[in-house]
Amino acid sequence: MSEHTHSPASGAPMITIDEHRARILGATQVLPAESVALRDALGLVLADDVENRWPVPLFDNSAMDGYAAHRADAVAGARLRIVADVAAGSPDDPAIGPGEAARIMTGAPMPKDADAVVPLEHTDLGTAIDETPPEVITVTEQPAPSAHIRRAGSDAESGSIAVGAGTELGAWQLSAIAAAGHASVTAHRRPRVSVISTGSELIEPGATPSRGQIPESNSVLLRAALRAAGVDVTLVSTVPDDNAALRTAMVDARAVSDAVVLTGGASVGAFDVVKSVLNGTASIRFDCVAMQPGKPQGFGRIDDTLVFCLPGNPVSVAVSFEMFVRPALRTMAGHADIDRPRVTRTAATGWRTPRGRTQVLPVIFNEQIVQPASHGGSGSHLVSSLADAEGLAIVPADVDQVHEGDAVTVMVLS
Ligand SMILES: Nc1nc2c(c(=O)[nH]1)N[C@H]1C(S)=C(S)[C@@H](COP(=O)(O)OP(=O)(O)OC[C@H]3O[C@@H](n4cnc5c(N)ncnc54)[C@H](O)[C@@H]3O)O[C@H]1N2
Ligand code: MOO
Repeated sequence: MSEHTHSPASGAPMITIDEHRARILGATQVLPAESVALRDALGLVLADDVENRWPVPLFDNSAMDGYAAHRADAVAGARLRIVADVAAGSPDDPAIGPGEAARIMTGAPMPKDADAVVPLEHTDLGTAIDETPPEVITVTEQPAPSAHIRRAGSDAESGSIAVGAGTELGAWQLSAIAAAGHASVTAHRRPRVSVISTGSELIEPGATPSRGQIPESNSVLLRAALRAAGVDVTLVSTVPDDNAALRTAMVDARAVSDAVVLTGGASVGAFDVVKSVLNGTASIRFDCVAMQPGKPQGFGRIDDTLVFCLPGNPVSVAVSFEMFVRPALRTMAGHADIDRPRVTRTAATGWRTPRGRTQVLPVIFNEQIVQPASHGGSGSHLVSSLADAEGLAIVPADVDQVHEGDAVTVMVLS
């Protein structure tokens, strides 16, 4: 941990990003596990191992449409009498004598008497196929031993782990679990999160602003970022700078949330309602974090609900979400890996950064180079620069100038 510095504006002591993050993660608990149907489980984290209830594949079956035969009989030029027709899903196990074969479809159970499959293509009739099987076929190419048989258990043994605890469930994992014989999983509950934007200047996006008014964009950003993080967004509201309105919004939000994310009113302004209403409530405390943007931060817990009070500036919200909110929500959801990947790139241009605060700057980058997403510097109001940003450059607090050619750490956002 670095030494504490002092906020130039307020003179209040500043805490580091790591200290604020440690305080948040220290108050964050993994949500309980529950049974969830596979169709609702995308993105959840498995709480228990899922076992294969049976071997996968379940039974020996054909990998090809063709004829199940005795390989020794099925030499090139041999004529085989077709004595049965086995479709996928058929329970039949027809007897197959010498010189005989059964027509068989892909996925159908292998008759016990047969030891190879002659694909349609390796017969005189080729792939021209009727509903009723032919009486006789002529083999044009002898199959290799056990050809085109998918053996029971060749993918996974009965009782083996299909998907392990701690795995995030994507489409591929869910399909493996279904094949393993399960309709549901035991997974950590999806966090439920509410958003409250504060500010008397805010109007609905799309409405025409009067003097002093601006479109409300923070809740738009947060709703989308929360959904992308796999959480349930339970309530989104915008309240004016009014203590009573904020108290009511908090009661409503807490009733349906594991976490509430507020924006605005976190600083030292005359109408900073979030700070004046929430500072000192339960464990909520406001700090100056040595980060630019995103200096004023409030955090605490009211009963079981985490409360994040982010500063109002739009870039501060975006950065604070990535640095503090998203890691906490991923912890709640049961992820072991809570952080975005980081890469190192070369600065294509120089830029200034505030000494004493870690700069977290929206950037564009490619395989080699990185540069600021905005031409206008690193101001926390530069909401338009977010549209181009692909990542966040993390520049240490003791640097006040990035020079062209410097190595820069980039948090990758996609
Ligand atoms: N005297 C001082 N003034 C300020 C300080 C300071 O230390 N001393 N810190 C500055 C910093 S840094 C930040 S960050 C801001 C944070 O202030 P608040 O959290 O109180 O945020 P607001 O004042 O409510 O809003 C800031 C800015 O963002 C716009 N905003 C707010 N909410 C939204 C929204 N939902 N959608 C779009 N834009 C929003 C708001 O209109 C303001 O322009 O304080 C500095 N001041
Ligand atoms: O800390 Mo504020 O978030 O720089 O603009």
